[in-house]
Amino acid sequence: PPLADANSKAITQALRNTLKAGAPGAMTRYTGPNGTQTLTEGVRDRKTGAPMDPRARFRIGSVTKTFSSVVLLQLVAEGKVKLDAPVTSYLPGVLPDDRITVRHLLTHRSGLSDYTNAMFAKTVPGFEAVRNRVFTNKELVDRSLREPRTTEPGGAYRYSNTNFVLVGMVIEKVTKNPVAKEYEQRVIKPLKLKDTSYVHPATAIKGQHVRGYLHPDEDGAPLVDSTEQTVSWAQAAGAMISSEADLNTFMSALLRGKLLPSKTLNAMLTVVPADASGTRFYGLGLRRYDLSCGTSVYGHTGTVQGFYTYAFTTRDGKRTLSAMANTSNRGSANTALGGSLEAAFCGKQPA
Ligand SMILES: C[C@@H](NC(=O)[C@@H](C)NC(=O)CCCC[C@H](NC(=O)C[NH3+])C(=O)[O-])C(=O)O
Repeated sequence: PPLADANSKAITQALRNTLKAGAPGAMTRYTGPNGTQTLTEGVRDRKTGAPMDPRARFRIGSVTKTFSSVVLLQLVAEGKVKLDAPVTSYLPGVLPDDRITVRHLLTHRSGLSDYTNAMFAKTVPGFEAVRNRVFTNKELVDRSLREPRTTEPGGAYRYSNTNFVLVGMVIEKVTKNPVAKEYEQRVIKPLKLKDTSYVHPATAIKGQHVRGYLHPDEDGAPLVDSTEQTVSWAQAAGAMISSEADLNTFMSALLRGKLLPSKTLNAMLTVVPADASGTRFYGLGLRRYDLSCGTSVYGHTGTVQGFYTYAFTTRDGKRTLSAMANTSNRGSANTALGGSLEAAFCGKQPA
């Protein structure tokens, strides 16, 4: 393939660091002015030894949140949802607090606790307990409501899957369609994302795909093949399946203004600090990372059992990178994979 203007040596180093940190495989797809470049390391299937394949599909975890945010923001642009209306005006009775608005959900400033912290306190037992379960959205929200709030509504950013479970509920209530249909009609079909689907609660990944391997909490314990699961514990917060090519198409189209009118896109890019680093921010269902070379990239990260994902693009949508590794519960591998952003967008060689 034509050499993109990415620094392939630096990206390869980031991928090798990811394998050293315990991922069976990892890969990137970079699209820039000089074309597209894919790089792979390791295997997509530990049993067969099949190599990591840039065309293979995988679970994208919270990158789903950006798809959900785009659908909801299209409804806002169509005048069907008001960002600053109380969530309870669309979902009466679901929350005991009328102060929580739709915007608070999209910016993780609702104060609603993240039920997954308790659900996955013990990584493998927690996963095994839910991998074949089907939850209603209400069951997930009620789990959160049994825990204390993390902040007043509109307070500081506090990441919580509960917020995007509620985003899915608002979408379904307002459109009277399942979220799968809204993703299909508003994003997947228009962008021809042939590898992207929302098949909850089916557990299989159709077509050629990467197998995911979950690290247990106990050091030295064997990896758990976590490929098949309903992801019903996440739904509009994390249950989507896609490919690196589709994620690049999606993030680039979003930032090029293909999915939202510019006023709504600008609202989506209005960020608050996501941590104390001064380089990581969160808008409406979208992260912004300010890289060391002065480039800001916009996108989302994803963590679902057995799969780490990064999908980011520049403000003009002209340089885009997807990176994934088929492991999780392994922070050092996630950090190493994240090094592919500095490598691709800044040409910075990871250590
Ligand atoms: C952080 C990430 N969020 C997501 O992608 C959402 C969908 N995933 C989670 O909240 C992690 C659930 C536990 C994963 C499990 N961890 C444990 O079980 C830890 N005890 C694992 O690592 O597979 C994001 O927004 O970037």
